[in-house]
Amino acid sequence: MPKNKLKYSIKTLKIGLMEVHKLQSWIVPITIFDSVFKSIAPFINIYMVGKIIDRLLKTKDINNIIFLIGLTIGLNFIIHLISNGLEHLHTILKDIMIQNQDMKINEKIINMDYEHIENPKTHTLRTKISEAENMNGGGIIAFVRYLGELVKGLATVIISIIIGAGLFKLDMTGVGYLNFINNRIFSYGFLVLVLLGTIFNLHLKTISDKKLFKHFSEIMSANRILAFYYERIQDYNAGKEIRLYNQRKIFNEEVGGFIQSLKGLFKKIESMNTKYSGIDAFISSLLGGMVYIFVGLKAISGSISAGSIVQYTGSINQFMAGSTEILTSINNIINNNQYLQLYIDFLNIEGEKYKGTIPVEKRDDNEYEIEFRNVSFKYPGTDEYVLKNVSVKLNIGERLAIVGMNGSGKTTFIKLLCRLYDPDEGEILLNGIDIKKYDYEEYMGLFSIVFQDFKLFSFSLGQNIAAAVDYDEKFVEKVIEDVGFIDRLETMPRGISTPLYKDFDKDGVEISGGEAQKIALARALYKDSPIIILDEPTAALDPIAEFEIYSKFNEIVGTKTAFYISHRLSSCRFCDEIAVFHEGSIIQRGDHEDLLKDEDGKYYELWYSQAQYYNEGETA
Ligand SMILES: Nc1ncnc2c1ncn2[C@@H]1O[C@H](COP(=O)(O)OP(=O)(O)OP(=O)(O)O)[C@@H](O)[C@H]1O
Repeated sequence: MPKNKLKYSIKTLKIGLMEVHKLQSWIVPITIFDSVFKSIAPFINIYMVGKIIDRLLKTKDINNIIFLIGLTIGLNFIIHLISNGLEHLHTILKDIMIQNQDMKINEKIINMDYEHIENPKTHTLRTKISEAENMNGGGIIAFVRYLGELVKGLATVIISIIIGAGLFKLDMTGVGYLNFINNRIFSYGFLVLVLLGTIFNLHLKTISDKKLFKHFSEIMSANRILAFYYERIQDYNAGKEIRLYNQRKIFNEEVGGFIQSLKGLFKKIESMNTKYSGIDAFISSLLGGMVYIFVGLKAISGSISAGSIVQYTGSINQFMAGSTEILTSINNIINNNQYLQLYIDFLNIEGEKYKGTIPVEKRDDNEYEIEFRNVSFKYPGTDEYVLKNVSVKLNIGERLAIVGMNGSGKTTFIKLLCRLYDPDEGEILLNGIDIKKYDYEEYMGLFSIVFQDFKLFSFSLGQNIAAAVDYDEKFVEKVIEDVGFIDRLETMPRGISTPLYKDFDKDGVEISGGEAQKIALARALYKDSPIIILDEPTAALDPIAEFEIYSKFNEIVGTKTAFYISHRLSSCRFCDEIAVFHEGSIIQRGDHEDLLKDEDGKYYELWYSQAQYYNEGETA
């Protein structure tokens, strides 16, 4: 939090209010109405019961008394009816607001530059927003709730002052020996005492709220870690590792440790609550008692009626309750600001990527030439260059194989080519023009990519391949055939309409890793873009499936320009050129035969270290 807390709080509140208004423009006015009506309800009884008692004592006019009772019931009924209606409306608006907020967050994620998606800071921010909402009741929804409580507290205090003010009128007409009760100094002294008592209690509440908030923040951190462990334990994908590596013990110890620390925190909160609520109860009872004595003496002195005892004691009690509510809600609003800030920070994540305007030339001949010119890159928030001065040119229709050891920068090279990241130095050119200058969507449309960590979704097979709800069934079937998935398709209950996975449909099919890879490959072929990029596209395929894909590779790739990353060097032989990456640089280039001639080269080393398992060294 910045130094100037007040300025910061007011600024956050303003942004919070504007954001609430954008999400649901009616929620604030309805919250205010709802809170005001809720605060009126208790005063009807306080006021009317006093009047009924007075009437009962003064007159025997039964009709008049019945009228007052009827009026009280009627007013209660109307207020409750309006209040219930407002509350119902408020709940509906709140639900709409929650949905709108979810939509807004999802839209933000979908439109965010990819580098933010991969950035751990973005994940932490998103997780914290969810945790604030789910575990700590904080965030934008809580902001509306606290706002309502503040309005209710304010309305309660104002009404109680209006109804209770008469108690401090100096009426000297009463019994002589009790005249001191109407003495100006005594009367105002009593008022000051009540106010001081209330302020003291509020002060205590602020201290306890602050301490509570600190403990809740600690609980929240511990809960985050616990939630992570629980998620892992319940994740069936992790089940194998937990059993095979006997990780039960480490989980139990870690989880046990956190549960123990949580128990300690809950104990602290409990004893703190007991202490502060004890003091609060003592002071409140003392003040309450004094109020009853003061009001009672006023009644005995004759300066107020017996019925007014209910009116005045009730309004003073409401005044104290209202003030507490004001202070609690202000504390909550201030504490909630940090959660509100998370949401604001998330929405403020900028799309920094420059998105050009030049249209990408549509070419039937697929004549797209790609060049990396002295490109260097490091991931945001890191100091190490992952790519160093990379220069490579890929002519139209050529196939470039990219090989190299783990972590040498191969996938990063592809991410830059697809503008998931922009280079820190150098430039990438498409047909001689910096790729940043092209219209982003059009440029992305040039690529069909299968990443190593591709994802399929719980849609139908056809929708997964077409990445669309409606698709060309014939073409889907063709690409399924191309990738060798046709036999498996025939076993699927609803053909290409069969859902993948069982998340939403019991007819959904589970697929193996290799089958998933074939589907991902089919998706890239369906997109039919002029440039195809395959990052380890056959890693999960059995040798026969892999052989089938390679034997068809020329047919599949056709005239497209292709980038091909693989650790299986034998599968790179069909490429026109092979680029060997090492520690972020291209250290060798050439075709397979040329590269093998350099016996001191990395390619030679990689090739022979792999080949010996196949042919005991008789390779090439
Ligand atoms: N999002 C990221 N943030 C920070 N560093 C990253 C990120 N992604 C990759 N790296 C680092 O960049 C380096 C190159 O990674 P890259 O994925 O490009 O290697 P690779 O050659 O494709 O490896 P592999 O053969 O294992 O797939 C690695 O050291 C990796 O740890």
